[in-house]
Amino acid sequence: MAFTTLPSIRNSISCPTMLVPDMPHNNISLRNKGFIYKGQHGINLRDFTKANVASPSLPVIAPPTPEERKETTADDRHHHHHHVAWTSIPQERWEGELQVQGKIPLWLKGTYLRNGPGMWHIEDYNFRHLFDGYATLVRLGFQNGRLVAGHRQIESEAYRAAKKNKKICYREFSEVPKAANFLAYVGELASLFSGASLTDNANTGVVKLGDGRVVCLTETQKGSIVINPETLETVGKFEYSDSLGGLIHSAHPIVTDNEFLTLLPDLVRAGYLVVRMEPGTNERRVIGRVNCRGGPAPGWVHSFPVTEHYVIVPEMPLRYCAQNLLKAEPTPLYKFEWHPESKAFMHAMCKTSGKIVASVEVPLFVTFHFINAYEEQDEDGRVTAIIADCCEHNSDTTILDRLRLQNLRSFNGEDVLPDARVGRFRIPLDGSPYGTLEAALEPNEHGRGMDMCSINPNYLGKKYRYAYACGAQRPCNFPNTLTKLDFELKKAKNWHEEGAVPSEPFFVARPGATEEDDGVVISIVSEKNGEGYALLLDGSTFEEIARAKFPYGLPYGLHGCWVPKE
Ligand SMILES: CC(=O)/C=C/C=C(C)/C=C/C1=C(C)CCCC1(C)C
Ligand SMILES: CC(/C=C/C=O)=C\C=C\C=O
Ligand SMILES: [Fe+2]
Repeated sequence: MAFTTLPSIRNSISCPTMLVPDMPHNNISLRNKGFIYKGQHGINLRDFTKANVASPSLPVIAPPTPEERKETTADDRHHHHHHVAWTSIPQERWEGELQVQGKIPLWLKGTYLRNGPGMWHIEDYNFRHLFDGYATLVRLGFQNGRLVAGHRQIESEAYRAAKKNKKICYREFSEVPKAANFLAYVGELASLFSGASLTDNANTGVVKLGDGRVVCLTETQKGSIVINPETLETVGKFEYSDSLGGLIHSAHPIVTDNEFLTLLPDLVRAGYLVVRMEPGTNERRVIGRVNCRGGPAPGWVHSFPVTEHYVIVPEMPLRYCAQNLLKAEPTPLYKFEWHPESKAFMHAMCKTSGKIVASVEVPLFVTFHFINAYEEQDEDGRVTAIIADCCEHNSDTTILDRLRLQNLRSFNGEDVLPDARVGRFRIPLDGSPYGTLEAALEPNEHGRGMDMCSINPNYLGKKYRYAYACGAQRPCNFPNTLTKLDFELKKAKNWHEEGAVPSEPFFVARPGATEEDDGVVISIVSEKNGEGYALLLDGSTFEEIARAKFPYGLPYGLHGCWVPKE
């Protein structure tokens, strides 16, 4: 075994309330070097960037016992057959060294972090939807060809309140606290409108800001939480110091060493604010505003793309719905509504002036994730159009319902994953009113499944050739392959293991590389037999170069980031 256990810590783990004491409610806002976050830990940026890296040979937390693994949820006690990908994490945290099969490149030095909803129950109550789960962070620390791994729950207010009260206390993606719980907890009805009832469960992504802070995110602005990438400890809330207001934002900001760009949907006057935050600050400044051209509310902007000079604002006919937000029971499309009559649009805004340079009607579309975008040039170097690629669900909203846990957990061999493709928009910049949307490659290349994408970050906003994503080996009910997309050859190369559910393939470029695909692809695989492993593929050949088994199977996770070791 590559890991051992420390019995004293193992004992405290079986009682999560002992491991994680309740935070006081009157958190003090800390201001350090212009950074603002709340928390009782008192860790400042300087402390946590210097935090000790766990010794590669010293695991600190024991893996779950077979009993804990079995008794994860109330539902598990009745059916023991859930795929581990859709089974709650059995304990609050773990850390240890993994034994590596194959060879981890010596240049790979740093930490891969993956966030996702890993706990889908409170006491005997099981959540409804994949996106409802409380956030679980996973860490893979690479150094000298060795791998120290771990996971830890994010200590959001929503998670702590649920544990303390043994009930859901905030509004999650599809779960709503029972009125009595909620009113007892938050106190007043007005909180429904002020956003106080919304979750801060930061379960979607994790980003490293240009100043080194690592922030976990979800769709609610209050669900922006600073964590320590070494210990996975929750440092505190990331407080936006501006007065832009609003309750929600894109779950996928564009983050580089120089900036943080995001979209703030305006549900009152249907539109979006395009905002920018400088590293070292907590203040977002408005670049410009896009008014919606269709529909009663802005389209859902889970993500959006940028080119070198433009921010692209998608206006999808799957729109937020304020009434659904307040409903106690989930509607077929949760907090959204499908408005085909409202049409679909793509807007392009100049990053520096905030001017809208194109606003075109496009075919109807459904997407969670944009892959990348770039400016198309003619022979004279003039920019003629913007190309924007996304994982497009054939304009069909069924995928949202397919991600209900009951559907994910009840795979019976039937091929029920709706078709998806790489949707490529062309947004002309010559003033013409229409843009186009077509498949960038034949969808059968990747089994007509397509989501959870990444690119070489050095190609962000630039003409690019490769993307990595999850495709499908059918029959399946969820994307189950890792696929390398080559947009030049219009080919895909697929990795698949029977019954395995791999998470988003995340590309890390080799320092000094000159080829776009020179690097590794990291994924974490949940296996059919309840086990799981970290997987490394070569970014160029897409062949396996290393894998390392976890002492327990991990639940599925969503998005990751890379924190290089200087
Ligand atoms: C995990 C993922 O991809 C998406 C998660 C989406 C969430 C958590 C959405 C949450 C929302 C609320 C809690 C209330 C406001 C509406 C909405 C943004 C859908
Ligand atoms: C898991 C997922 C979206 C996650 C959002 O962050 C989409 C899966 C789509 C399947 O095809
Ligand atoms: Fe996402």
